[in-house]
Amino acid sequence: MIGAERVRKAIEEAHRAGRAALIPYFCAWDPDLETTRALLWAAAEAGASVVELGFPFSDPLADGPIIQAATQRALKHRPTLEAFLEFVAALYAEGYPLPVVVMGYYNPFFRFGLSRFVQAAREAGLGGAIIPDLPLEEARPWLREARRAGLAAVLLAAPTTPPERLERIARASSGFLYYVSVTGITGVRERLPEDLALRLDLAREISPVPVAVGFGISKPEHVRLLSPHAHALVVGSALVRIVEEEGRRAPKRVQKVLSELVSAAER
Ligand SMILES: O=P(O)(O)OC[C@@H](O)[C@@H](O)c1c[nH]c2ccccc12
Repeated sequence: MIGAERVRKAIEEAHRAGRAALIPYFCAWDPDLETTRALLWAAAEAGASVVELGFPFSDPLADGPIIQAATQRALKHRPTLEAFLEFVAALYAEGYPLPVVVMGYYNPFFRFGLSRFVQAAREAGLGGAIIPDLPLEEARPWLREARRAGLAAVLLAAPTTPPERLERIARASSGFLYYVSVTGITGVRERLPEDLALRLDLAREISPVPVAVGFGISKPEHVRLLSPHAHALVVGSALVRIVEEEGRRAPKRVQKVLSELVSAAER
């Protein structure tokens, strides 16, 4: 099965099992690649559906303090896209069960070459990519290459996105649509916007692909609240904070916390 389809199917499978899919985010190389590998396996054990894996970039403009700090730890290893794809290929060679989607800013992909990237990504078994600094108007070349290679091209929409634009974004997305819960940056939040559930209901009505919601989701309570309104929930900073606190020992606690979030996603 090709990448975009694997991603979509993994989310639909959770739906059939009566829950929203959980999509944990980790930053590759934080604090090192061996720990990243253990975190990914912990996520699979915990019942996650898809993994979002960050490719560290020096200017992470959409990221809050927790993921910025993770990026700094990761950049010490001088990551390259080649090494990232080798890591993904090795993961699948050892039987990793979940689709992995890379989250990365555009510059490294652009420099690597889009068509070279999709080719290599496909060979490595990567599911797709989220490129947050590519708005729809600038995403055409990426969308074309992703479609050609069968990779998921996940686009983002926000509460400020008008419905007709949301529709265009959703139609151009593959794998899923990433609905950002708040305008702002990634990070743990105490409360989510009041009208988020309503907005998600509308987005799901409009979107031909599954709708994932992310930004600020950090507790079982948030997950319980949003699960009936989204196909998938992305959790980043709340998990990356554990990596910050526990370093190489993080996978065990990440697995426990994520298992609790998966249970909270039962509808
Ligand atoms: O950290 P949060 O608030 O839980 O949000 C998910 C987020 O971390 C992950 O999806 C992500 C990390 N960096 C990004 C940049 C843009 C969009 C999304 C992301």
